[in-house]
Amino acid sequence: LSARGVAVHLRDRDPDSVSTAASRGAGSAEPPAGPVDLAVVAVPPAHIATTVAELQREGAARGYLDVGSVKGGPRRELVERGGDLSLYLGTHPMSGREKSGPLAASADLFEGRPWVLTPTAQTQTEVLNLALELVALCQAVPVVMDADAHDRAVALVSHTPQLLSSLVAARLESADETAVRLCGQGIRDVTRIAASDPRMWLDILSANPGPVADVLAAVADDLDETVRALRALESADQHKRAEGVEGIEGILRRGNAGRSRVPGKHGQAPTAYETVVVLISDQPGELARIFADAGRAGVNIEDVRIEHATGQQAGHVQIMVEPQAAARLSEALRERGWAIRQG
Ligand SMILES: NC(=O)c1ccc[n+]([C@@H]2O[C@H](COP(=O)([O-])OP(=O)(O)OC[C@H]3O[C@@H](n4cnc5c(N)ncnc54)[C@H](O)[C@@H]3O)[C@@H](O)[C@H]2O)c1
Ligand SMILES: O=C(O)C(=O)C[C@]1(C(=O)O)C=C[C@@H](O)C=C1
Repeated sequence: LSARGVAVHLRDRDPDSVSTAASRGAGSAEPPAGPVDLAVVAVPPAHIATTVAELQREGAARGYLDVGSVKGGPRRELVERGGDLSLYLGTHPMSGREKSGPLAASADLFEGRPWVLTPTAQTQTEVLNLALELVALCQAVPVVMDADAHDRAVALVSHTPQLLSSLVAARLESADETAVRLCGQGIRDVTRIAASDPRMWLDILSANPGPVADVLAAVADDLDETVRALRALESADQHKRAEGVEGIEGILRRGNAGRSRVPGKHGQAPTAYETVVVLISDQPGELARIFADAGRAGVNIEDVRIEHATGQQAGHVQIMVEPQAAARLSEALRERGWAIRQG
């Protein structure tokens, strides 16, 4: 917002967070001279209602919104606390990081991502319009939803995945080092969000326990079936083994079908990009050189991943591009001395 010319005033119960955010250019650590247009509340879900109610009592803004990961509970709590629902809008940007705090913040976090808005019949149009302006300034995509429907949806697409990532990572806690050192990209992909702050997630899950338990119970049924199918694969009985194959194949195919529904960049249907893999050494400026060389070849990079080789000062950069650009990119990079690996 600051980069787009909006006057932003920062406030937090932790003064260090305010000064760090201010020093990174997020806004001013000074309080505003009078009421602001919009108060954006970004505190843990358990503190949303009290914070909004307190700001409303101060008359701090013309409109109030929060960005919490759960929407139903905080709104009900705000009603209990006598908050003014006409000036409040519950929202949730569907983008985040596994790291918290101002040092982990990035200005382009919300670009192209869904940003849920949960207006009610009471919400003033002016407040909704202020929120839509905020979403547009962050280049996110507004999605209007009912608060409880939102909570059921995020139980499926965000909260249960967080728990499953933690559960997979938890198996490594006391695993033998000989196993852990074999970790490849698969487990890195599955466990990235297991590095999230447990306090924040405890707060989120405490505010949405029922819907998450419902999804997790369905996953537990699938897990039971998968274990049964794997045991059947161990059987000497041919008929049982065939049942096991069917069970495992079923779950893998259902996984393919589900994964194919995950929207791609900017919320479109997933695009099948082709991957060009380039070997890089762990030296400053290597990535910038690859990007510059791709730019010179007139190739638009759609997505990038870096796979670090365990224990080596090298890694593979996976550059995802439109299929028709892959051969051109490989050739151009090879000409400029890069080692291209099989994708
Ligand atoms: N991190 C994500 O991926 C993500 C994504 C979307 C939404 N959210 C939601 O955004 C909100 C903030 O999460 P975050 O990741 O920015 O966490 P964060 O820890 O980086 O920031 C939370 C801030 O709230 C402050 N705070 C806590 N209690 C307070 C209180 N009572 N009054 C004033 N300030 C208080 C803390 O000092 C901290 O600076 C949460 O509701 C979370 O559910 C997080
Ligand atoms: O990608 C991450 O690291 C996130 O934390 C993102 C994520 C998500 O599940 O997509 C997590 C919680 C937030 O409420 C919104 C976004």
